[in-house]
Amino acid sequence: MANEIDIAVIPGDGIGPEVVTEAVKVLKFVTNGGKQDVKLTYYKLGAEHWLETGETLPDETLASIKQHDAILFGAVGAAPGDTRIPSGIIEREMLLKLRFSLDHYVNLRPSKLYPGIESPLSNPGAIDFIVVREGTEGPYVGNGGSVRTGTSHEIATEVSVNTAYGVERVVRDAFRRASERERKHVTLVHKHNVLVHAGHLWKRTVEAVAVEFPEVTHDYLHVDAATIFLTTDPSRFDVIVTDNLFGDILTDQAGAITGGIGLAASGNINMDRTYPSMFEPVHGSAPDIAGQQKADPTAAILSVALMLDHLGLSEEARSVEQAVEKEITSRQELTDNRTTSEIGDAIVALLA
Ligand SMILES: NC(=O)c1ccc[n+]([C@@H]2O[C@H](COP(=O)([O-])OP(=O)(O)OC[C@H]3O[C@@H](n4cnc5c(N)ncnc54)[C@H](O)[C@@H]3O)[C@@H](O)[C@H]2O)c1
Ligand SMILES: CC(C)[C@H](C(=O)O)[C@@H](O)C(=O)O
Ligand SMILES: [Mg+2]
Repeated sequence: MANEIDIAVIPGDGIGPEVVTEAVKVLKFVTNGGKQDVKLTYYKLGAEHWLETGETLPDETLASIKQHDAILFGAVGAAPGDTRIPSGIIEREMLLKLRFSLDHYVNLRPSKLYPGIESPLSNPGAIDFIVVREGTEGPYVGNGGSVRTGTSHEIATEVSVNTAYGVERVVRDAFRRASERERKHVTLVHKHNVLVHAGHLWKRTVEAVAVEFPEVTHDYLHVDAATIFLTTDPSRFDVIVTDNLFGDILTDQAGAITGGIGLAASGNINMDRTYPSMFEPVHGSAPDIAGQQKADPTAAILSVALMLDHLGLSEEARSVEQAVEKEITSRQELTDNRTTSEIGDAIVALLA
């Protein structure tokens, strides 16, 4: 690793810029005075940028983003009711274009209930699992359309694409991560009782890859039952591997049971390192609280820890995690009245 880390920063829309400001504060603090210098290059992208310029993600911008070591991303997207912006244009043509073009096939979403954080569950137990969500396939690929039959009935399709190559690489990643964890257990979540084609491919792949990891146990849950157990018995989970859409839904639920979406971090990871990986909170642009300094920046700050780990700066990553853990352990209640920047400052103070 060179002495300088070169980061592309995409703050985005709504609370994105607010939480990214705090994440950058932490990133600068934890690396400053240490071995690393940090170079930050900001890219203005997202719904507001589209309204100003009509641009989603031009190819030259994508080419430029590819040159960095990693990407720190806030959130993009408009309020669901905002009619000025066609629904999905920013999500598909900007965010998913980035994830797909940079081959972010491992969407890593850790979920942990920190001491002192109140879960909405009455008996949450010890929650500490990771979701390894497939990031480049499934119903997200845009394979679909809308046509009308001769009698004018509209037909809309959204085909889920699952390649043996794509499923195998993410399943192997989940097993490798499980083999490095204490409980060494993988749960495949799918719906193979109905989605028999994709579901059986996922199930067969898990059986095949499991042979390479005899120390890792595994089981299976249909996604509907998985939502039950995430509510009634979340401590049973260690590593969940699942497809792109199920992973999206389960990780918002995972955020909610561990104290709120404002704490949930993620990494869109290209494990082959052919392109930069991207680190972002699980949450969106939260138009309902944007511009009010009400957003919790913790998810963005924990995403910095995932980024530092990916860049080989594990000591710095642990420092950020420990500071966050200390800070959130001391919270009296999650909905405290501190501003976004006060929470960022409190975490920085614990790094000092
Ligand atoms: N990765 C991304 O950029 C991303 C992710 C999810 C949604 N989106 C987009 O964001 C927009 C809004 O989506 P949504 O409302 O469905 O989901 P959202 O995650 O933005 O908000 C859901 C709820 O969680 C709250 N919330 C989110 N982040 C928070 C934080 N850090 N602190 C405190 N509360 C927080 C919001 O106030 C809201 O009540 C949409 O345009 C959507 O497409 C983008
Ligand atoms: C905005 C959307 C494309 C995105 C997803 O579905 O992956 C978001 O919900 C997320 O969880 O990062
Ligand atoms: Mg989501």
